[in-house]
Amino acid sequence: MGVTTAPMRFVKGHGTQNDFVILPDPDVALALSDDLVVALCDRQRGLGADGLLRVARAGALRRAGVLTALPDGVSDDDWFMDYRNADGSIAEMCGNGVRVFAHYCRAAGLVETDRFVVGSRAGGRAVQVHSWEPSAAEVTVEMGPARLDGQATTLIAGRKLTGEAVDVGNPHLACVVDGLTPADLAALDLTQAPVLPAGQFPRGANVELLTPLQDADGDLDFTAHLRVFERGVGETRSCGTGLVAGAAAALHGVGRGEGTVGITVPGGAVIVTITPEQAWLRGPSRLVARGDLIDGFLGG
Ligand SMILES: N[C@@H](CCC[C@H](N)C(=O)O)C(=O)O
Repeated sequence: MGVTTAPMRFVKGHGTQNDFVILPDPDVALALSDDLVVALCDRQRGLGADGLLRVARAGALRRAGVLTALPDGVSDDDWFMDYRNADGSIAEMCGNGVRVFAHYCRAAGLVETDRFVVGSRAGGRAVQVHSWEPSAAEVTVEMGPARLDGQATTLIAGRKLTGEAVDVGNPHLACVVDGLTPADLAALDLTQAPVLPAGQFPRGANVELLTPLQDADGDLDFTAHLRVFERGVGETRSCGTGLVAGAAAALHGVGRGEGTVGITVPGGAVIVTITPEQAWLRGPSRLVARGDLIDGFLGG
């Protein structure tokens, strides 16, 4: 008699069109190889996504050796976002991913409160689920501090640009381009990977391009438009950590260490609040489908 295995369940979701395959694997039963991640994220031969979020207990990941130690602010019982880029590489943090992960935890009944901690390799991230239903949620993530690490230059979209290196748990180079209009930004060709200065980004970096800040009314201090080329993926329609890095760099550029910025990306809009100690990312999450992988998916 053949051995039967449980089907591999998945959910598909996105945060401002930065899309993810969500794999519920609470006890870490799954061997999550690079090949499996790449195949699942492939838009022709798989489900298609910018990244993959394994949903597992932090303690189970530690016992399985996926984590060598629990990151700061993470406990064994916390739900942990084991994040992979579409090329299979591991990233420390994913801001849109945390919003979608929190929405999934709430909608799947894994947590029963609207405020809880999501584990990430960059540390525990407190989330506030403002509203949710099975397909849609609004979530704020405490992203930790956005640390400015000095200036660097890149070659991107045929231009040599200088920006701020920003650490949001993962590395970024955020470039505010003088005089750039939203229409100019939309017209840039971001198909080629940016060239980064040798030695300054040993782990690589995500690169953001932004329009200069515009004054805003109401709850916002400023608005801006942003596009991003993500490490391990390519251009995506949004990047939560990149939005925080972009806001921090743009505020720094106008001599401010704090402020609230509404940022539009190709996939939607979010609100970023920066203080010297903490950054917050508020935006939507959508869960769009669930299903089972067909046995032998990888073998084909
Ligand atoms: N899309 C994410 C960032 C994902 C990780 C990034 N590509 C990296 O390698 O650092 C976000 O929403 O923050």
